[in-house]
Amino acid sequence: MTASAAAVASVRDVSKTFGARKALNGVSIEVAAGEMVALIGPSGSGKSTLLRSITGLQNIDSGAGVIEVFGQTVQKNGRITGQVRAARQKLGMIFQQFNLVGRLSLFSNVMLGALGRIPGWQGVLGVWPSADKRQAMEALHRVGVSEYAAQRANTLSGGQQQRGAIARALVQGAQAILADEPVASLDPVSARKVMELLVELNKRDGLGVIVTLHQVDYAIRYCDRVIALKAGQVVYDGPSTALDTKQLIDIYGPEFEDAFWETKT
Ligand SMILES: Nc1ncnc2c1ncn2[C@@H]1O[C@H](COP(=O)(O)OP(=O)(O)OP(=O)(O)O)[C@@H](O)[C@H]1O
Repeated sequence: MTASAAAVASVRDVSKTFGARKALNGVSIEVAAGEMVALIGPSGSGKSTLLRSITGLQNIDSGAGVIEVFGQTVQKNGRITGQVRAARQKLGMIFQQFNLVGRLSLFSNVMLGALGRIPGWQGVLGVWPSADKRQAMEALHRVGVSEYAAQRANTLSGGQQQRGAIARALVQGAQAILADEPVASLDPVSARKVMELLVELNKRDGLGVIVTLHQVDYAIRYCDRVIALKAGQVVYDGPSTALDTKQLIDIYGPEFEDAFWETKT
């Protein structure tokens, strides 16, 4: 599977205001197909708001701001467009809390990724085409949790659930993964496995990845490019290798310095 050549996301001059607070303030970023980008920044800096705006889950302020996903305009002048559905189909969303249906098996959860392309009644009745079932098992195998296919999602570990969520994105046919703090609820070993899986999907399958992370060392270790937000503005956009202590202090403030470098290997 090779992702399309159009940019995963093109965000131009985007602002988002909640009451008196500007969560995003004139943000412009472009993420090319096949890139793996970490989105970092202090709590409340606008990372989730930016991801939610890209997926059209939330409208941006009216004005000049435009968001395109794989060449389709998702938002313009504060309005979510009719192209959002098609654009969203190409994006696999991964969340901190996994977002699986707890009472359904892992397999059924992964099959939900196919819902967008099969007739509604088949999905409702759980009558899945055999090609989709095969694809779901392949995806579960690919992310390393096929042996848990029949198990209820809410009985699985966080790491297993998160890998299941990634398998669901693969079945959906996503060309890029937008992951909002995907490892924040995981132990370090599971977190590393999920990050390594995202890297593998990026490098081997050419999937674009935009991932918000609290751990700067993960951003540096796993992502080639880092975009940092602070108070709704882009304050760094460049190679992760060029991020130095001074820039991290600029982004997070001096009190964070030790914690961020403590775990770096
Ligand atoms: N629905 C909302 N209503 C009001 N304010 C909001 C809403 N969503 C976000 N905000 C505010 O916008 C700002 C940016 O929030 P956002 O969740 O995007 O930050 P973040 O960088 O993802 O933070 P964290 O790392 O803590 O998840 C914050 O000040 C937040 O309180």
